[in-house]
Amino acid sequence: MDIVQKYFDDFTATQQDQLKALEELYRDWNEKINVISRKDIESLYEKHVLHSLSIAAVFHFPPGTQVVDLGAGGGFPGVPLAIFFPEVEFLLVDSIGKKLKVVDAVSEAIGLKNLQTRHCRIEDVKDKKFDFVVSRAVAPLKDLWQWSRPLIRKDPAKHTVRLIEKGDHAPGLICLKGGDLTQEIFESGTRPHIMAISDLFTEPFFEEKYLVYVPK
Ligand SMILES: C[S@@+](CC[C@H](N)C(=O)[O-])C[C@H]1O[C@@H](n2cnc3c(N)ncnc32)[C@H](O)[C@@H]1O
Repeated sequence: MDIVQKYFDDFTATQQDQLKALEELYRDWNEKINVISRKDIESLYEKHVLHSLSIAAVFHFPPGTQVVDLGAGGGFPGVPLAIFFPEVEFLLVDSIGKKLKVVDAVSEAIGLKNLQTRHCRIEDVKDKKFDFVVSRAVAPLKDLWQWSRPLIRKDPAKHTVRLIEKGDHAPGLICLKGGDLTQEIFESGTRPHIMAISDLFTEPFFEEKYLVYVPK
């Protein structure tokens, strides 16, 4: 938890309690349904929570923004982001229902009101549009972009426009990726903005980890 507060120091008491509760909740749930590798549970706050929050270090989501987490698994990056942005709506989608059971249990235990889950493939989400798609460790950029594109609003929703400040980002796909992305980006046919997470956080884990942002 200290590692999160090293970089983000203005959490409310509620947010601090929610973040603190994650360790025990994920430790318990992970025994029943494996959503995090057993060795990673020891570094939950670095490898999962802080990694997820790298999105919050760069992107400001105004209240009312709608975000879908594509392939959320056990809730990353969606759960830490839903804690960080209590006035933003999150839908966490995954094709494996039991992983979302963990998300629902964690979300309920910490009292998140701004998070919903949906058990389906992302290609089957047809009834909603979003300002942002977020995703970690799901598929090559080509697929992520093909799936995300029809889900992203062309322009920010009317209710968020008036809240968007100068310098905020246009709707798009934000994914967390690692390693050499040259080939993957080439094959995706997109021209993303790439941000090195090691410029934000100094821990060795974040070397060669990137935020990849494809505006619509
Ligand atoms: C390696 S896990 C990553 C989970 C989580 N994002 C994380 O970083 O901890 C990839 C997840 O993506 C889900 N997934 C893959 N393709 C999907 C699709 N087309 N629609 C919905 N979920 C998908 C899988 O079911 C799996 O839970």
